[in-house]
Amino acid sequence: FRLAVVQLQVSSDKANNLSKVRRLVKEAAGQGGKVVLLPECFNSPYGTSFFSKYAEKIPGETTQMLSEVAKENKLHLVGSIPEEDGGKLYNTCAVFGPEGELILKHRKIHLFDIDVPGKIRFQESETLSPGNSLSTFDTFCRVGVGICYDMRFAELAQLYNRKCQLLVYPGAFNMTTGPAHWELLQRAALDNQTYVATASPARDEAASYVAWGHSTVVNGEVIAKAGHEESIIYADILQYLADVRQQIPISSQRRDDLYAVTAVQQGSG
Ligand SMILES: O=C(O)CCC(=O)C(=O)O
Repeated sequence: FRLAVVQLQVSSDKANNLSKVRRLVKEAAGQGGKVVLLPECFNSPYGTSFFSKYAEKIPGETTQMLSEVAKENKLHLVGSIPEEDGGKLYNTCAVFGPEGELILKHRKIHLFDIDVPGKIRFQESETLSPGNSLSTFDTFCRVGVGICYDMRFAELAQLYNRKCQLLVYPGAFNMTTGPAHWELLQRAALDNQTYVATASPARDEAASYVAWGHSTVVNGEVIAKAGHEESIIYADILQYLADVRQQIPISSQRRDDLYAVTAVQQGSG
């Protein structure tokens, strides 16, 4: 099946963000996209000062639009928004199916709290609460869902890998950690013999948080990669994994007697 990744130029104008999503998802569907990935916080500028203003209930305005667009174009649609629920805010990735149905919500498990002196300090936990479950869904293959910083936690990818062929991470790395780690972390999934797709917002040099861009799809090799401007990239998800997993059978060669990565709770999916 064809995966499309929309690297949206996100602005502070929510209505404009949503109407662009409608247009670009339609374009992706016209190119054969069956699963379409949108960036992290695609309806809002990325930053702790914006989350409460742009946050919505699910269902709400943005997810209603996602549901309609998934149904109109008969595809799976994945992307994160700031969510408000019970007085708390979450960074939540909603997944809609081709009938417009909400398949799952993944709330970012690992909040992005870092402090690199002189470069970047960011504390998502000042405003957001973390999710507490792992999330997978079934389409043409089984898909594991994480959001941005979740990608740094290899244990999550390893757990997903046992049952998934594709991992998706809406993300927004920055001008410090983007060049250092964005592609490397995705390619590290080579260890897991899994496709990995990331969707970033396009770069906006005037934004308070400047996204790195470079949405990417890898299967160990980079098979599709955007620049930093608004664009859609496509990747055909093929038989490759079954072949590689048979040729280099690391999943059956693990030394379970020596080490283990275990989920404490399975969560959804
Ligand atoms: O891990 C990083 O370097 C960036 C993470 C990030 O931007 C996020 O989690 O939103």
